[in-house]
Amino acid sequence: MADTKLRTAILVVSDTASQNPSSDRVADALTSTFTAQASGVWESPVVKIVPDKVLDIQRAICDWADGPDFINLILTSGGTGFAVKDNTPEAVSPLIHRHAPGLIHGMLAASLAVTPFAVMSRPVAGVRNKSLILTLPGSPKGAKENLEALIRLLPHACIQAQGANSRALHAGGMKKLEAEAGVQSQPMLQQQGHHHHHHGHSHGHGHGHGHAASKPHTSPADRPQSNDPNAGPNRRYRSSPYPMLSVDEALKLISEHTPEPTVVEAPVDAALVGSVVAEDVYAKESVPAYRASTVDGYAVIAPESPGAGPSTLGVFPVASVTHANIGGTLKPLEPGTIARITTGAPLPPNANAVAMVEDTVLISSTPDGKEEAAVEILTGEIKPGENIREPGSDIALGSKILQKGDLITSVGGEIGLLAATGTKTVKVFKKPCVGVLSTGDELVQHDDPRTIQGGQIRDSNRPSLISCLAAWGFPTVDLGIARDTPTGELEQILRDALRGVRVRKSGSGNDELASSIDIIITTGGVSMGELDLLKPTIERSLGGTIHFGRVSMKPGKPTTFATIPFKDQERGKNKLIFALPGNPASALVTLNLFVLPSLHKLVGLGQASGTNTKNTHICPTAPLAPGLPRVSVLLSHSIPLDPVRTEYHRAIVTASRSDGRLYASSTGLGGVGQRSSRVGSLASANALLVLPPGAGEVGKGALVEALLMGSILSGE
Ligand SMILES: Nc1nc2c(c(=O)[nH]1)N[C@H]1C(S)=C(S)[C@@H](COP(=O)(O)OP(=O)(O)OC[C@H]3O[C@@H](n4cnc5c(N)ncnc54)[C@H](O)[C@@H]3O)O[C@H]1N2
Ligand code: MOO
Ligand SMILES: [Mg+2]
Repeated sequence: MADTKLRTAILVVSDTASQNPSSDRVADALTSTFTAQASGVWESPVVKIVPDKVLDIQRAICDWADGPDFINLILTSGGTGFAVKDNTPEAVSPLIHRHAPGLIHGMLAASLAVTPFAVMSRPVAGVRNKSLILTLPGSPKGAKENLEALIRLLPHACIQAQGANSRALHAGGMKKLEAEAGVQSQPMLQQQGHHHHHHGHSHGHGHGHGHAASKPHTSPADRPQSNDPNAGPNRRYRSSPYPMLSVDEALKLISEHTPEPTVVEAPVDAALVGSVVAEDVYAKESVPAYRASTVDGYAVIAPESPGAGPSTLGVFPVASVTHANIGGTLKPLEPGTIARITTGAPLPPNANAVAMVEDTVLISSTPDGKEEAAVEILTGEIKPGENIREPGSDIALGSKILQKGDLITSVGGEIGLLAATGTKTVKVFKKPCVGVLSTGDELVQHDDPRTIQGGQIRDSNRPSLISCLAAWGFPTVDLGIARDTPTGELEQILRDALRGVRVRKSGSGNDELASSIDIIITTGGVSMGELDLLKPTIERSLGGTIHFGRVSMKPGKPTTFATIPFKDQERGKNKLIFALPGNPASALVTLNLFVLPSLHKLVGLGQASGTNTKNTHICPTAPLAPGLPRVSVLLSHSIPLDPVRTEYHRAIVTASRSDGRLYASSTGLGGVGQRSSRVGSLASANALLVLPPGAGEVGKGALVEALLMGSILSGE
């Protein structure tokens, strides 16, 4: 170890100091305690100030304990009392992998010697990964006293916690460090009855490493032992080690880790719907390609201005007939004659306008009675250009018909433009291919003819998710059901899917080629049960990185997002795994909320240049935003709020025919209506109402934000 100094960080938790950093005095008080120690032991502390907010506290600690800038000792100050806003222990406790009650005892004993009010402090102490974390009181005096009570032991504790380098430290700097800190160097691992041989990381040790970590910035080798279903109860999580993120934080991470889209050349057909155009497209042909009539009637030669030539009023011989599909060359129209013409047909040379058949009367027919010989035109007002479309007036040759970032919709306009101009192929962003896997021993193929028994459940997630993805226009691969017996089946299926080998679908007996899966969606197995294998499999077996494992939302709390460093031969891109909760409503809600924005980014939505130049009638447009569209809706009735999590309440939004406004009604209230197991809460739903946490309810008539999942129909 080149540098034997221990790295420290101070997290000041205070609403006041976060607004006015100069008001903080704790950082200086604690820093002076470190500098008063023997030189060479501690690096000068890094200081950060955050408000009394759980997520802010957790984020700062995870950055230090999990990040590349590893910190040996993390001290927090403040938020450990009984006041409502004191929630530092609640923020820190779930992050601790190994608790250290002895340190708490030491701090409290020292404080109690000074003031009986020390019993009102709720400190937390322990190790996350290799960092030691202590929560100190908020007062500079109290914080300093607590730190001083432990400081002589802390180098020793930090070195033990760091584990990885303890042998190097023993050989080199540790004795010096400990001597300087006033601690007798002890072979501490033996002393505690642990292995003396201490590995570079905590893999493979069964001693109290009961917690896995969300380790956004560390390599798999650094990761501590995860939840291990094969091990006994003391190796299972009792509190989730994954920090609870807000939905916005989760979406930001998804966006950051979703690769940029790739470009492919695709034929112009129905499969193009849902693709985003990757380059500006120019018309190779003009529409119409000739001067065409827009009505059924008679091609005429109209005077440039009244009196500048013979009027169109009067009786004219009918020289010829032109139909829309005429081939060959047309005979020029002789002055003083007219030609019968149908809508869309080319005008004969010389003709410059068309008289509508309604403005004419038949005067005479040919002797055989089959054709018109003479027709009287009843209007003299026909002007040149009337009832005709000039060549290229719909689509000019060489004009821009679509531009990079345009979505090819099911409305048909974009496909229409491409088809009309004879465009055979178009460059679009490749649609990501999505593999969908259900997990769970209890699951039975949905159409299995046998009667279900015991704890069996029909797999509804795979059919519902695959249908939803298909309706969005994304190709899917059915990955079947992975049993969650810890035999490696889940790992094998995921590996095969990532590698692109043939995938066995359990239940159906069919094999399917998963050659190009970009995203894997799994459902189930992400919460706290001992058979919830997704997170440990992703982290330990597949070497993936879990970017988040819990989100403060209802339903969908255990939603997990990870990347796997599998290099696609062609593209060298990471694969994404969305491990969604097993509850059927949770799975569909999180598919809409988290997977869709990622698919949208992969398919190129949001790539627009910003100005729509292809059509002069259209104003500048903003790039299309990924994810569900947001609108404001009025509640048709009150809805109770969740006190803690933002609820994504399933609702039916209709457009009122009487006032034109959007109204929302719940798909189910009461204890059961929105339960995450109740997939029926999504039946007929076209929106998710975003209801922030709060006390009581949001009342009838309130305006709330809605995320639209389906189209809006008219109501009363
Ligand atoms: N101690 C705790 N328990 C639970 C917590 C928690 O925080 N602490 N979170 C709860 C929440 S919230 C959810 S959501 C669920 C998530 O569960 P998992 O993702 O682990 O899913 P499973 O345990 O495998 O299954 C849950 C439930 O869903 C049914 N399921 C699973 N897959 C399907 C499918 N393909 N089709 C139909 N139904 C399915 C499964 O049978 C279970 O009933 O965890 C809570 N627990
Ligand atoms: O978050 Mo879970 O999805 O409530 O049931
Ligand atoms: Mg579970």
